[in-house]
Parts: sequence; structure tokens; C-alpha cells
Amino acid sequence: MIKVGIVGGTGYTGAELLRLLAQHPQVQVTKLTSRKEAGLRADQHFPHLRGYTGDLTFSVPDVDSLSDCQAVFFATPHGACMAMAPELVARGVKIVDLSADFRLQDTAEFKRWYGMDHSCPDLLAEAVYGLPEVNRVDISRARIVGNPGCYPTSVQLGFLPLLEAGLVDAEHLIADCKSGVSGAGREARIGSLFGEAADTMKAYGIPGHRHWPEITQGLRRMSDTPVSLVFSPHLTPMIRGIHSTLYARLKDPSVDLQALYESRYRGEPFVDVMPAGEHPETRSVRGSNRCRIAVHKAPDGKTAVVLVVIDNLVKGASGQAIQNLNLMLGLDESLGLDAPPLSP
Ligand SMILES: NC(=O)C1=CN([C@@H]2O[C@H](COP(=O)(O)OP(=O)(O)OC[C@H]3O[C@@H](n4cnc5c(N)ncnc54)[C@H](OP(=O)(O)O)[C@@H]3O)[C@@H](O)[C@H]2O)C=CC1
Ligand SMILES: CC(=O)N[C@@H](CCC(=O)OP(=O)(O)O)C(=O)O
Repeated sequence: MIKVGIVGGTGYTGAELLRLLAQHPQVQVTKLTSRKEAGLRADQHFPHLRGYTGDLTFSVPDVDSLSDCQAVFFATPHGACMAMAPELVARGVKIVDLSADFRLQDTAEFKRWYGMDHSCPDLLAEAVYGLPEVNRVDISRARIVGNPGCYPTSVQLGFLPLLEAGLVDAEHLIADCKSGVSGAGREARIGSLFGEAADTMKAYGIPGHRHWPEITQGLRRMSDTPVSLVFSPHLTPMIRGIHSTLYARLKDPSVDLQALYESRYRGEPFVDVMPAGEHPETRSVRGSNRCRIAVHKAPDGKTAVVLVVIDNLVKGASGQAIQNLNLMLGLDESLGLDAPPLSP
């Protein structure tokens, strides 16, 4: 078995890594960190994992003990991975970072949106952005992968076929996105309380959300022409799930969008293009690494409307991180990720 570590094992994405890796045939979690819960068994903190994590126990994060692992996931807030990554990589440990430390290639942009200097620009320069449907070969050669954010995964997968084929006006793209509350993490916050987030819905981050530069960076790589995006995230009263509705003006209204999407994603293990006319729902991907996409033309005949659903904790975070690790280790990309969705 390949030994892996998880830094940030008490968070939502850390817990989801544990759940998914319990079914992985070739990977075993041997190190699990938490500063607050050090000394506690994982299954005491997460009763749903009783019987799946053996005597795995939280310990404080420490480079020496993590160096026993072949790979380490960082399921930590921004800033924690870049503090430890250079030493781990130098010792031959592969890293998948679920935070944003290795997503934005421009260090000035990183500072602007995350409010901190990047502490290892050299390592950032060699890091690969972990969207397998775009970067599979580079990921398989990488020592460190920046796992995409949840909204950015859904928006980039939705626009990808249109931009690669140059079929839309890339300067007028709109992404109207809805997220469940687990997207905000497990840390206690007033905005995540049941009484604040249930039975209501609201937009946030309209003048600028930190996923905007990440999405724009990715869309620019797909397009030959300048890209301009309006990104509107919303918090919705569900626990898991992202629903992104994307709008783009078609250059040629006669294009067969269904054929385009089916052809671009044929053979992709985790992207499911729905039959023409369908409207996917978040519940249909809950707990799974699947991204479901439906593509429509608006009645004006000139606008492509793309509907994308993912589970923010799986394809939007931990499932995609395992998909990336599989590629980095030369394993079948789908190992450990076959479980069907949980609906209802
Ligand atoms: N939730 C989601 O849907 C998604 C989250 N992400 C990203 O993944 C990362 C983890 O998210 P999530 O699981 O929601 O976060 P949580 O807030 O739920 O968990 C954070 C974890 O990190 C640990 N931690 C906090 N600070 C440090 C530190 N300085 N050094 C080491 N460990 C630390 C915490 O444990 P302790 O304090 O005990 O050490 C805890 O286990 C974040 O960067 C997030 O932005 C990405 C995509 C989707
Ligand atoms: C609902 C909600 O609050 N979602 C988070 C984004 C999810 C996430 O964790 O993104 P990063 O990996 O880039 O931090 C937010 O809008 O800040």
C-alpha cells in the first residue's frame, strides 16, 4: 500500500478524503493531522468512519513525520501548505494542495486576493493546476498540484468546450453559481449557522470573489481571444453541492452544442454530458466525483446556457484531489472514486 498523509484532518475536505480513501485499493492514510485534536482517534471525532480508519489517530503537523509518506494532501486554510511544501517536496514527497496556495501563477494576484505574500514562488512556478480534463499529462509528471477551487471546477468544465472551439464571444461570459454551506468549511462562523443560512438565499462577493482570478486564469488558457467574466456566487440552504448556470453568446447560432459537449467529454471518467433537454440537479452527484453537464440554447437562439452540477466536497475538492494523486502516482485515475451518488 502507498502511504499518504492528510494535513487538516478535522475539516470537511479532510473528512471527505478519509471517507473516499477508505475504499482506495492502493492507498492507505498513515498520517492525519490536527493541532486541536492531536491524540484523538479519527473515528472518535468522526463516528461515521468507525470501522474504516482502524486506529488512525490525529497528530500535530510536522515535516519529519509527514516525510514517511509518499504523498501528502493539504486540506488546510490558505497559507499552511506553502509553509511546509518546499521541505516536503525536497524530501521526495508528492503534494496535492486543496487550498489556493498553488493555484494562481501570478504572485501579485495571489497577494491581492489572499492578502499574503507567496513564500515559495519557485515551487509555485513548477506547480501544476489540477484540472485533469485540461492538464492530465502535466499532472502525471508533477511533484506538486494545486487542486482547483469548487466554483472554479464547475465553471471551467462548463465553458471548456465552447472556449476551446472558439465558438463564443469570450468577452461576455457570465457564471451564476450556487453553493451549499459546506463550501465555507467546518470552522464556526455566524454566516454558517442553521438560523442564518437555512430557509434563505443570498449572493455574495459580487464586486470580487477570490475564485474570479482563478477561473479567469483557467479560461484564458482555453481561449485564443481575451476573456472577460462576470462571476456571481450565491449561498443556498443545502449542505453539499454546486449548481453553476453559465451564459455565453454564440458566434454561430447554428452550432450543434450537444454534439460538441458529447465529443469533448467522450471518455472522461467523471464528466457526464446529459441527454439533450435535461436539467441536472445537485442531488444527482451528492457524494460522488461526477460532474454532470447539460447544454441548452436559450429561446433567443443566440445564447448558450450550460448547467453544471458537482459535489463541492468531492469533484470540487477531495475527489478531484484523489483523481490528481492517482495520476501523479501513475495509477488508474478512477481508483477509489467509483462510488455512485447518494441520491436522495
Ligand atoms: N469546503 C469546500 O467545499 C472546499 C474547500 N476547499 C479548500 O480546502 C481547504 C480545506 O477546506 P475545509 O476542509 O472546508 O476547511 P475546514 O475549515 O473545514 O478545515 C481546516 C482544517 O485545517 C486544519 N488547520 C487549520 N489551520 C492550520 C494550519 N495553520 N496548519 C495546519 N493545519 C491547519 C484544521 O485543524 P486544526 O486547526 O485542528 O489543525 C482543520 O482540520 C481550504 O483551503 C478550502 O478553501 C477547496 C474546495 C472546496
Ligand atoms: C459557500 C462558500 O463560502 N464557499 C467558499 C468557497 C469554497 C472554497 O473553499 O474555496 P477555496 O478552496 O478557494 O477556499 C467561498 O465562497 O469562500
